Amino acid sequence: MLEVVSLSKRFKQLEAVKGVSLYLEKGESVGLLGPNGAGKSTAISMISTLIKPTEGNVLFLGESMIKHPKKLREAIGLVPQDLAVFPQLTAEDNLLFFGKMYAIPTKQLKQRVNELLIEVGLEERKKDKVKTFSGGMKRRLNIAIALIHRPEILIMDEPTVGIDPQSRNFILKMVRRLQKEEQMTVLYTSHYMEEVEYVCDRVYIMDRGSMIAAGTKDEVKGILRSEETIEIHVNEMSQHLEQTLRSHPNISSVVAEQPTYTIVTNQADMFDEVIEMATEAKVKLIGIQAKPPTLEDVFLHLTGRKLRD
Ligand SMILES: Nc1ncnc2c1ncn2[C@@H]1O[C@H](COP(=O)(O)OP(=O)(O)OP(=O)(O)O)[C@@H](O)[C@H]1O
Repeated sequence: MLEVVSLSKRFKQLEAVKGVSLYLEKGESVGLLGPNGAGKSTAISMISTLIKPTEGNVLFLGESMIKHPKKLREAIGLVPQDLAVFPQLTAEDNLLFFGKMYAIPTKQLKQRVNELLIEVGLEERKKDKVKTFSGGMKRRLNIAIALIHRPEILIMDEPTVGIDPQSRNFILKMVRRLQKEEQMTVLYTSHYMEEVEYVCDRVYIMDRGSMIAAGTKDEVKGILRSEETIEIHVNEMSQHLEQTLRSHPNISSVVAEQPTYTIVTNQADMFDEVIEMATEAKVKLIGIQAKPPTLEDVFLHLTGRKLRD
């Protein structure tokens, strides 16, 4: 349905996006993951036709969208990171305003607005001015606005950043429902691995402008098939222990975050050796546990850094 081919964007000296390719099939939910500054927003701004790529192309239903972006613009509902709502207007009037911009006939528009207010859980607050809303409510209204013209593709730029846990859960469930029950095609960007694990079937991982992994969740986690992540909880962090862990030939990465060291190893039965290393470094172990790989671990493995560093 949508194919992104080698998109690049340069801002003066900075190459924010470097030859990124991805595709979306109709009705699938795809995650675009990466830490702050990875280039996710820049990539989706190009895909949404808001900014022009320095190089590359976006094909929608096989047609190039660089020169003729109108068709794609109409097919996309974008939920930007920064809220785009009028605080002085009510929730209902915001939706009516944006609906009129798409020239939706009045009767149809009123019906659509009511449907969407229910969908995003704001029906009871529809007559209230948006300036009285919480951050989560504003974000939900923003999602309703993105859906007003019945887009085929919903693109969401970190839609849960800075909102309350209830709104976050509400949004995650809503996105899943839209995709499962209404076959909405979703591109969901986030730096929260657990959100993408919940919402998406397939994932792309970006870092420093480049795509570093892609596939179904299981395929991406399969990068770590022969690896294991072990968490070592200690009563006090120790430079000595960290150095010993880092210099171990079978440990590929070490992240130290009070009070835990997270290591990735390809060696089975590492526990005994870790206990020895801790004893030698005079560190008291509080606990040690192996865990199945998460997308976060894949990122750690590929970059040597945690996603939220
Ligand atoms: N208009 C711009 N002019 C100059 N540099 C920019 C511009 N937009 C983005 N950048 C830079 O491009 C890089 C990628 O930014 P981008 O916002 O795409 O990352 P991101 O993965 O979406 O991160 P975040 O989660 O913080 O939004 C950053 O270094 C950013 O400072």
